[in-house]
Amino acid sequence: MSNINIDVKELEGKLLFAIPKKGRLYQKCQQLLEGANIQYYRKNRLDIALSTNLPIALVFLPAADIPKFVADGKIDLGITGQDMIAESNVNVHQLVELGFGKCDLCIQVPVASNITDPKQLVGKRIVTTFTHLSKKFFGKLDEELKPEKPTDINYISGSVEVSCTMGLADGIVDLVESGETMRAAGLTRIYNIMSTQAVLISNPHTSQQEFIDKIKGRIQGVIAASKYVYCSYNIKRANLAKAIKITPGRKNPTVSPLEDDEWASISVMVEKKDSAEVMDKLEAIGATDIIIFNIDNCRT
Ligand SMILES: Nc1ncnc2c1ncn2[C@@H]1O[C@H](COP(=O)(O)OP(=O)(O)OP(=O)(O)O)[C@@H](O)[C@H]1O
Ligand SMILES: O=P(O)(O)OC[C@H]1O[C@H](OP(=O)(O)OP(=O)(O)O)[C@H](O)[C@@H]1O
Ligand SMILES: [Mg+2]
Repeated sequence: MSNINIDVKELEGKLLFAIPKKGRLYQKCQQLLEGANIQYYRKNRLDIALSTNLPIALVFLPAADIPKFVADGKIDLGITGQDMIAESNVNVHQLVELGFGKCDLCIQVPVASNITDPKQLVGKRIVTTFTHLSKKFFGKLDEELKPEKPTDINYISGSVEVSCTMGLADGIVDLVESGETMRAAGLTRIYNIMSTQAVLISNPHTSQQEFIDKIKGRIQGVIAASKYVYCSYNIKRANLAKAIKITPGRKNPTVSPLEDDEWASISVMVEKKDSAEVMDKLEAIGATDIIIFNIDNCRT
């Protein structure tokens, strides 16, 4: 039988990097690793994979467990949600906001309940996966309002939205993105405890800081490349100030001379979401040869 385990010796000196093993962060993380050229081979069912081109071992873990592993120093670097970090109540460095896994941790109640304020839930039953954050939130309200018995916070690991219909809860604390799950369960949100997105995190006392900075730089490059496009156009020097106002760039635009002294060529990064509007505005001030390029990768 072939040995599918990775020997602990193979991990010595390697940067241990935790990635969510499933769920909605998983696929985005795969794209990020690919963009950062962190190649690896993962054996079927094995939750540790050695990188084939860098001294990195990827460890596939539930997103909820990643903050603790990173804070303990068992793992140097990780990707998880800010909600998971807050819920774990541990000390990690948040290095880069990754722009995906965006949602809100909300208090939700049945639409038919007529509850509109979290204070109306004090002393009642809450079901959630986020027991630490819920206890923190309702603990403060309990202190203020001193109910007969404290607000009852109960844990379930998923499908939290069914709890009210099942008669297990008067309200829930769970994530809302589109609101589809919430509405389907006949719930409405009455309070946003926190907004969250996926982040790159590291152990504050890691011995691999230099290598972490390198990976951080690569990941920032991938994110910037997905957020920005490269714009190039020609403009009369008389309109240069107006043009720079429209396309100030991340730092400064590059202005190059053209054969015709009256004209200049500008190259600049523009946010992808603004690119059509920017092109309209440039055209309106007489810019010509406006070209937008996608960026494969970049460092700024
Ligand atoms: N609907 C959502 N939209 C955006 N981000 C989300 C959503 N649900 C969860 N997340 C983010 O992803 C993180 C992991 O949640 P996810 O549901 O993907 O994992 P999981 O609960 O472990 O997996 P699964 O739900 O498949 O069992 C959350 O902590 C949160 O930061
Ligand atoms: O507002 P929406 O776009 O509907 O997304 C919110 C839902 O997404 C997550 O559930 P997930 O699909 O991860 O299932 P789970 O509850 O079993 O974790 C979260 O727990 C909410 O239920
Ligand atoms: Mg989930």
